[in-house]
Amino acid sequence: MPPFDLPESDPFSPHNLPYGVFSAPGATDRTVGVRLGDHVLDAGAAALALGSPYASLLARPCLNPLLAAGRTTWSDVRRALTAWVTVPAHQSTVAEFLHPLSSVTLHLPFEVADYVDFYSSEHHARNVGRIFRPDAADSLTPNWKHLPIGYHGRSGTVVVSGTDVVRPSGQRKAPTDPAPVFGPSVRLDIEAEVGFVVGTPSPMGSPVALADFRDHVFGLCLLNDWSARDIQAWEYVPLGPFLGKSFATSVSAWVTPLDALEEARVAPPERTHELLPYLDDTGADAEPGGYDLRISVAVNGHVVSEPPFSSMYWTAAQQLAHLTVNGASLRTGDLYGSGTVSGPAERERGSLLELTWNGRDALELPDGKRTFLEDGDVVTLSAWAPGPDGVRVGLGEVAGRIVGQALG
Ligand SMILES: O=C(O)/C=C/C(=O)CC(=O)CC(=O)O
Ligand SMILES: [Ca+2]
Ligand SMILES: [Mg+2]
Repeated sequence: MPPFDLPESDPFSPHNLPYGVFSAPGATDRTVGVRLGDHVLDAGAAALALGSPYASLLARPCLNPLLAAGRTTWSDVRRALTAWVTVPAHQSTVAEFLHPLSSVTLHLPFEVADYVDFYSSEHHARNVGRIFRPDAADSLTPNWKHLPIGYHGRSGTVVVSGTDVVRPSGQRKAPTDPAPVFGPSVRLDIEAEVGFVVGTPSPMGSPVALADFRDHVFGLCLLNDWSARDIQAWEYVPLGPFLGKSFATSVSAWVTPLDALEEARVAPPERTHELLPYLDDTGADAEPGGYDLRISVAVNGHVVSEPPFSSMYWTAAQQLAHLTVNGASLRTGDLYGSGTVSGPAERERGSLLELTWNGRDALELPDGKRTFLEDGDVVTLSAWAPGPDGVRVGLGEVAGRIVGQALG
């Protein structure tokens, strides 16, 4: 039965309608899908059957044409989709284009252009500072409250949820080791993050103002920035993360449009430092730049942490303004990570580095103790946001299994 009579409480009700890319059972071609309950609507086929002008954006093998179409079209398409799945006259037409989620193959939903990762949780930054730089006077670097720190990542290794992650090899050297050694990482970790997906490009030389964030960013996904802490700790000085984070970054198969997250908008934490004008979001007419997203981190099915995204110090709008303030252009498909989401409480930390304090305090899981990840471990991030009238907007999940390196 097509899922048109979903209970209001379903996290994938018509209030949500996230976008992905899938192949139907037995097919190899890819096309845009929209999630409804535990079904996927072949949005392109539905558009064609209904004679919709949006077929040219939806009967496509990736989301990029829709992303490039701009904010007015994003809203128009969403309104059309809402009608297709809620108005009985349309429901009867689109019913045949619904597939059970369990029967389809989900793909990377968009072609990733550039990938940037930020560092915008004060709790995370302070924890990592204490662990990596215990002798520093302050756990935050002097710039931290003045700009959203970030680094450029590797877009070619962004993979969709469900893709296995091969344990990386590299150099490591503990402070007490006489010389570096090479081998598989022994401190393989996760970072629970939210990824923001750029739709509308911007030309070189034109910074994107805080107020224009929603004209450029289409939506968000869940993101796991896999991190080899031993490789990272040895290589990062003075230029920042490199091979310790570039081997794989996993994203959820569903991109939730910002339009589905209106009720989740919240004010960010109070600003403790005066901000330069291009980052200043404290004005009386400033829109709330935070999002109330409740993330859950599970290792082999056991929840180890529940990081609250509302605690992030820098907002996605500030990150975009900073990313472009030097005149750098945006391309459709650019992806930027929020940075690891860690809240103030111990069980709100978004990395094993913090949860185990660099391996000192093992987590007790039903299947044994865990400091860093072992081969075979499956890490799943999931999340939801408050929607209208108390309903939940599901953000899906991003999962990945660690596999050892093939011998020989
Ligand atoms: O403080 C450091 O040297 C390193 C920090 C990180 O590993 C965090 C990072 O990748 C950015 C983030 O996810 O917050
Ligand atoms: Ca990260
Ligand atoms: Mg990465």
